[in-house]
Amino acid sequence: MGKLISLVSGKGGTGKTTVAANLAVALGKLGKKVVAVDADLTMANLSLVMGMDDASVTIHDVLMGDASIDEAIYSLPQFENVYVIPAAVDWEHVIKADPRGLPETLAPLKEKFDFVLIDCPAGLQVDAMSAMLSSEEVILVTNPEISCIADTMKVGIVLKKAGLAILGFVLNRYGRSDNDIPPDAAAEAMEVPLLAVIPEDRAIREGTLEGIPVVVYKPNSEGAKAFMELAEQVMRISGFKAKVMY
Ligand SMILES: Nc1ncnc2c1ncn2[C@@H]1O[C@H](COP(=O)(O)OP(=O)(O)OP(=O)(O)O)[C@@H](O)[C@H]1O
Repeated sequence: MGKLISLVSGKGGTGKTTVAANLAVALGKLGKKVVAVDADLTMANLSLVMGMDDASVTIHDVLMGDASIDEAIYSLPQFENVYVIPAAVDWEHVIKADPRGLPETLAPLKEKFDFVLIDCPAGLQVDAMSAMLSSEEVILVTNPEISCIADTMKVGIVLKKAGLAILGFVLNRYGRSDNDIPPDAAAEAMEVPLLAVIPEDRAIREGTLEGIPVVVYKPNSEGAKAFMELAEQVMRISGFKAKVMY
C-alpha cells in the first residue's frame, strides 16, 4: 500500500505546489512510483509547473461523475516514475465539481502508487479541508515568517485532531529576508519535526516558469539538493530504504 500525503499550509503562496512537484519528481528519481494530484480546485497550476499545459480529462471531470479516476492519470515521460492528475482551470468545471468528493475519489490511488502527493489549497475552508482529509499523512509547508508559521501551525493542529499523522514541516524560501525565523526557532514553534529547509533559490522560480521542477532543471542547485534531501527524509519516515542516485 502506498502513502497518501498532503502538502498543506495556513497561507497561500508558501510553495506547496513547488514542494509537491519537486518531491514527486525527486521520489520518482529515487525509484518510487508517484502520482501528484492537483487538489487546488479553484486555483490549479500543479500540472503546469510539471510541464503539462493541456488535459482533456481532469479531477473536476471525475468529481462531476463524467470520468473515472484512471482516465485522469497522465504519465509524464520526461520524469522517471511520475504521473499527474491535473485540475481544470475553466470556471464551468470549477463551479460544478464538488470538492467533498475528493477523499473517496483519491483513496484508491494508494493501491497503484508508492506515493500519492496531494497539492491542497491553503487555509481551512471546505475545499482545503476536503483536499487535506483525502490524505492520511501531512507535510506542512511554511515560510520563515511568524504569521505564516502561526497559521500553518493552526492547520496542523486541526488536521491532527482530525486523526491525520503530521510527518513534519518544510521551511521554504529560507534566506529571502534578513528577518527570517531560523530553522531551530521555527521547529520549536511548530512542535513537529523539521523535514527540510529549502533555500530561496532563483533556479526554483526559473524551473517553475519552464515547467521543469528544479530537481531536474538544475540538479546541482542548492534548491534541488534540498528537495532531494527532503525526498530521502520522506522515504526514510515512510519505511523505504533511501538510496542515493544523484
Ligand atoms: N524556495 C523557493 N525559492 C524561490 N522561489 C520559490 C521557492 N518556493 C516557491 N517559489 C516560487 O514562489 C511562487 C509561489 O509558489 P507556489 O505556487 O508553489 O506556492 P503555493 O503555496 O502552491 O501557492 P498557492 O497557495 O497560491 O497555491 C512560485 O513562483 C514559485 O516558483
